[in-house]
Amino acid sequence: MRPRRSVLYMPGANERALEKAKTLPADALILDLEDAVAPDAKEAARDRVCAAAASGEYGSREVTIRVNGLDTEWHDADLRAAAQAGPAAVVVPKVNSARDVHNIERALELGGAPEHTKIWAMVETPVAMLHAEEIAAASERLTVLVMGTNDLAKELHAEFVPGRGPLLGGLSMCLLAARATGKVILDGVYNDVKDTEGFEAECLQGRQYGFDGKTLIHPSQIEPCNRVFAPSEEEIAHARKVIDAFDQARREGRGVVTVDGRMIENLHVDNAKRVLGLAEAIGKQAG
Ligand SMILES: CC(C)(COP(=O)(O)OP(=O)(O)OC[C@H]1O[C@@H](n2cnc3c(N)ncnc32)[C@H](O)[C@@H]1OP(=O)(O)O)[C@@H](O)C(=O)NCCC(=O)NCCSC(=O)C[C@H](O)C(=O)O
Ligand SMILES: [Mg+2]
Repeated sequence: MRPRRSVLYMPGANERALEKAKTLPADALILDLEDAVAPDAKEAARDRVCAAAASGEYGSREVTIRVNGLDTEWHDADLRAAAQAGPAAVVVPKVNSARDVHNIERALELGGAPEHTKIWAMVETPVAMLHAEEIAAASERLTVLVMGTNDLAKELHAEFVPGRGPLLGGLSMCLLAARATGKVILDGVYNDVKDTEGFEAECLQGRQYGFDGKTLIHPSQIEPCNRVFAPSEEEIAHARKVIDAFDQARREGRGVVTVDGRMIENLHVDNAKRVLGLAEAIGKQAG
């Protein structure tokens, strides 16, 4: 189990941000060649980002590269360069179908990408919401779905409102697809970097829905995000209690028990083990 609580985007053309990321406590980084890079800076950013991804200077942080979209003039060259750099993953925006995934997979293979370079597919259009399951299931190389909530809101003509009501249908469809196919899923970004209260509320909502983590745009968002998406001390203690109580019940020949007044069956034990597994992985990563 690999923690992916906080996944920070940074503009590929921004040397300072690429340098700063080496010290930030994000679980993963997305070195961006798409929206955060102006057209005339795309090629220089590609070289810089690929060199950074290949440098091995980011410690335990998972380093990924977001290439430009499939229908852009930069996509093919981005994928070829990323395949050679061998990041943890290539993040591909606006993936709309299983065929898109197969094309990305083929291009990575032709480009000589190492096996450890996975595909993270961004789902951020109405058609992607409707095809979420076929996208998620299209390839074993595809390991993560990433919500693109800015593009989704734009395409839906939706407004950003507290609680994200207009987006929840799409978020839920992608969550169903990710869980049905055993993939990781990351929530979209929160644009107002000064609104810490709104940001934490959205992290919590994402966690309650079942997201594994959240994509971020600013270093100040990392710490609260890591906290919200990690099991708390109380959750860890409760998980241990559930496992112990159930073990005891089994020894006594029972398949159900109560802990703090609530029914516990083996499915709750599975969940408790997942919580402890995540806590342990976070502990190991912190060193
Ligand atoms: C949002 C920003 C433009 C704000 O920039 P700025 O005002 O310069 O920030 P600060 O002055 O507060 O920065 C303080 C220091 O932190 C470094 N920094 C800032 N952001 C990052 C970052 N993302 N990664 C690493 N380091 C960062 C600054 O360099 C300062 O460092 P120092 O000088 O040493 O103190 C900016 O934060 C930004 O550009 N963020 C990322 C934007 C981005 O990547 N956008 C594209 C991805 S989001 C997206 O596309 C979503 C999706 O597709 C969708 O559809 O939803
Ligand atoms: Mg987008």
